[in-house]
Amino acid sequence: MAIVLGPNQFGKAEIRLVHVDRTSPVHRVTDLNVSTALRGDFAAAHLTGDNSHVLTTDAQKNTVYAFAREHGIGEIENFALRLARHFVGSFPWIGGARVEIEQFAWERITVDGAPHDHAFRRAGAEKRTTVVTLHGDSAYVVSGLAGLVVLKSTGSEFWGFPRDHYTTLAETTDRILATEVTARWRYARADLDFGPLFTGVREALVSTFARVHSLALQQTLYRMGETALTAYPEVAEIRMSMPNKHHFLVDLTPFDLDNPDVVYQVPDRPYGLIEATVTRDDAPAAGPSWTSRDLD
Ligand SMILES: O=c1[nH]c(=O)c2[nH]c(=O)[nH]c2[nH]1
Repeated sequence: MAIVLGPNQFGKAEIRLVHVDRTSPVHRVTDLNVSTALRGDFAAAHLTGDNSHVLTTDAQKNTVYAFAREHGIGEIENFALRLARHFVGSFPWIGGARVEIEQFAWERITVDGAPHDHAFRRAGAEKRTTVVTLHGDSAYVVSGLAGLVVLKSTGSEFWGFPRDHYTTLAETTDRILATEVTARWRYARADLDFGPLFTGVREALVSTFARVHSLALQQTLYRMGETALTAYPEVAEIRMSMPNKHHFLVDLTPFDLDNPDVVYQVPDRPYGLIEATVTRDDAPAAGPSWTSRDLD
């Protein structure tokens, strides 16, 4: 029996970075959370404490800030690709890098009907995300969004499910459908125009949620993914996680009031959790695209 070192990586997690573009009096704010991780030959550090291959997590953090100053940010996918390529090019024993970025949206405050030059408000809880994985010369880009909360006040049914001993749920032909979308989509290539693609995929997801008359959240999820893949051949695969944010009618009969689908209670837990991957059958191989921060 021997004990051996398994897959490993190390980096700086959650580097918070705000970049202000002051090249015009109309400032632009970019607000990021960046996590880096390096892969390669780091056995000695783990096995004997020999740090001669360790590009410190402190240096990785410094690189992120310095690159933001030297080259600006641009689209988060391109910023992540620049960083990953730098790390992999810096020492021969660094064979791969994973750079994950979350971007928080800020919108201009409107003053006297006009957008302000340098005053902003956070635009909700929604985040744009990317994970760039470099494996030698091969680059893999997975982009997405999280915290996109959507609701339909009608146009959703749920019936036709089997009834076992424990099934109590009533069938319904009209219910509220609400969810918080986490979507991550894998691009087929790394040399794309990522800004318009993000906007387009997001719009495909949101408009399909609105358009589809839902028979199940599962059906809505699939149709959202299918629409995005149909519209954007650059997207190879999309993975979605959508909690069913249940809305329950309140029983108002103790107060001699009816409740014709007007007043709901919204417990935040438990929630149904609907998750699926929608993919092309001819998608290029995913490689290490989905390897997480936890090395799964
Ligand atoms: O759209 C739904 N899918 C389910 O699988 C499910 N299960 C449940 O109790 N309600 C719902 N709604």
